Amino acid sequence: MMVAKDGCFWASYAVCPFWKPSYRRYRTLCAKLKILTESIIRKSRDQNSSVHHFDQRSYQKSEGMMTGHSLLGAAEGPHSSEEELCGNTIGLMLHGISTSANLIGSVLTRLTVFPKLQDQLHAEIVAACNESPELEVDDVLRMRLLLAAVRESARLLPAGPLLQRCSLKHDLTLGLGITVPAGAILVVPLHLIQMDSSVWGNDAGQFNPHRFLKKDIDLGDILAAPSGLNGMNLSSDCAKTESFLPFGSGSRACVGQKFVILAISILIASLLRNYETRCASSDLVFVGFFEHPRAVGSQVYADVCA
Ligand code: HEM
Repeated sequence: MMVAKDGCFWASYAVCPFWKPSYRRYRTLCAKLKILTESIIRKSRDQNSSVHHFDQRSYQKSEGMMTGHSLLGAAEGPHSSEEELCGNTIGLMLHGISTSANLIGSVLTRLTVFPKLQDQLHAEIVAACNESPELEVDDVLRMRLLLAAVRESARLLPAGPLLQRCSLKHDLTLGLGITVPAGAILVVPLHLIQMDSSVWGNDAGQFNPHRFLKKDIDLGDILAAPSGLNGMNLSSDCAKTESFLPFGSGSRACVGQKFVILAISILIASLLRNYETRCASSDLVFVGFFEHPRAVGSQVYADVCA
């Protein structure tokens, strides 16, 4: 089973039509991004090959670089052409940025629409941080409601509407006896599955993070979930595990899922610690950050409208 080669929708929706002037700007930016990425890959390759041969110590120092360690492996692998590496690096960046931005926007919008939840989260964050100035990963893993709110946002508004699979060589026979011929692209409509009331209940369309707290879900397990699972320990409720797919499932599931849930939770916790989100206008168009009245007794509009 492989992901269909032509199944990459990630960037395609946002591209403006070729007859619009902005298309030319898009092409110029693509070319610049490609040149930049190629130069990062080249530098990383040069650095790694010299270090590989001469200086193991400085190689260890360079391990922290985003590209260094992983590119070294990739550059020696079967798909090591510069074009291949460049495409994968750009694809990863664009995918990671656009999906994360969507999820952050979705969480912030919901917090604005549900101020009571925002208050509960603020209380949870303050309690978990225990007056320490820095937010630690362990603190965030204790914030069960926050982690649940991030997941619930991902359930209601998955970053990609569809998952796709294609069995290239063999016909596939599904449980219901349906046969999918080899080469056919099987499309999984995420939004429908994640809003299925037969699984999620009559309030499937409502934002209710508490649904993730009802069962005995070990939210802390997100960092330790075995690969191939969707990162949730919903084993007590199999139907829900199979119907929660914002990061896909199986061997091609999103490799960034644990990182991104944690990173977004840390971001939201840091923001809510000092700010609250409110509508900057009555028509729900802008979400603004306001210095937290509970923390400082004043409301100063911070100029970061989304
Ligand atoms: C909220 C943010 C994100 C969402 C919702 C998301 C969602 C997804 C989904 C739905 C897939 C397809 C999974 C499948 O077909 O079963 C995927 C694949 C992938 N994601 Fe993400 N992703 C996010 C962030 C990231 C980040 C930050 C990274 C990198 C650091 C990343 C790296 C990848 C990679 C490499 C794949 C392809 C995996 C493969 O084909 O084996 N993602 N992601």
